[in-house]
Amino acid sequence: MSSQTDSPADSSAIAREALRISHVKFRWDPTQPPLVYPEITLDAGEHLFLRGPSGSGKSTLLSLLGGLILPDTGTLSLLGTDLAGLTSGQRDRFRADHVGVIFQQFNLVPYLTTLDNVMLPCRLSRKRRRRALPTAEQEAESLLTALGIPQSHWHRRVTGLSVGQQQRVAAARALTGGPELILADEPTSALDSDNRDRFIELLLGLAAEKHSSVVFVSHDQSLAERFDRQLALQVTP
Ligand SMILES: Nc1ncnc2c1ncn2[C@@H]1O[C@H](COP(=O)(O)OP(=O)(O)OP(=O)(O)O)[C@@H](O)[C@H]1O
Repeated sequence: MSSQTDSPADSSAIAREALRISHVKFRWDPTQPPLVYPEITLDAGEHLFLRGPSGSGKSTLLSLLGGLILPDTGTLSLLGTDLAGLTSGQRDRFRADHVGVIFQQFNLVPYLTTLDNVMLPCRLSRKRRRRALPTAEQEAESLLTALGIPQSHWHRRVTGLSVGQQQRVAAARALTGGPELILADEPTSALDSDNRDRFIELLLGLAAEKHSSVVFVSHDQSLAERFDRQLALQVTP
């Protein structure tokens, strides 16, 4: 992360459209056919369930939406900002300011405490720090409480937590500072059905409180009805 200057989307803080994808194609390997994506739009605060067979490009789409990679053709805008128009440093800043991520492996920082992991986005982004209420630390504590992480774990290294607890810490980290968009890639794959249902309910409830849009990738079709919309990707022939 480079500087603490505000990202180019500041003027669109009241953007009603969370994301728009149009004619996007992306190729990891020039000898293979490209992944071809349908037109996708998501309104601010909408929750989208994304499914599709293995290899249909779901994780790649989340990398595109996070600005980690750029489309070969087509346009992809978040909060009204075309990511291809930003430098790589600006894209990093944009992601830190506006996007929360929950991955299958959680990507928590192993040598930090639970609380420090949750506060990390607010340390990296002034914008998210400002939106964390009343303070970054107090918001992190309320999120951990809401997600059922016992206070006795807050000041211990996050690696001492169970898999289900680490997953909820990753969700708290994604939600802190109210990012406009939350990207979740198969975050429930390690959970039994009771914990999975509880986790989804908490995640979507807290995202709704913060008016965050959600793109949630899962193979588990039974979860789809909890979302405003669902979209199935196809494997490119
Ligand atoms: N980092 C990468 N380098 C090269 N090819 C990749 C990379 N990531 C994905 N691919 C290829 O892109 C295609 C789409 O992969 P992707 O992981 O996006 O699909 P997916 O729908 O998320 O699959 P799954 O459900 O199995 O996780 C696959 O053919 C995959 O091999």
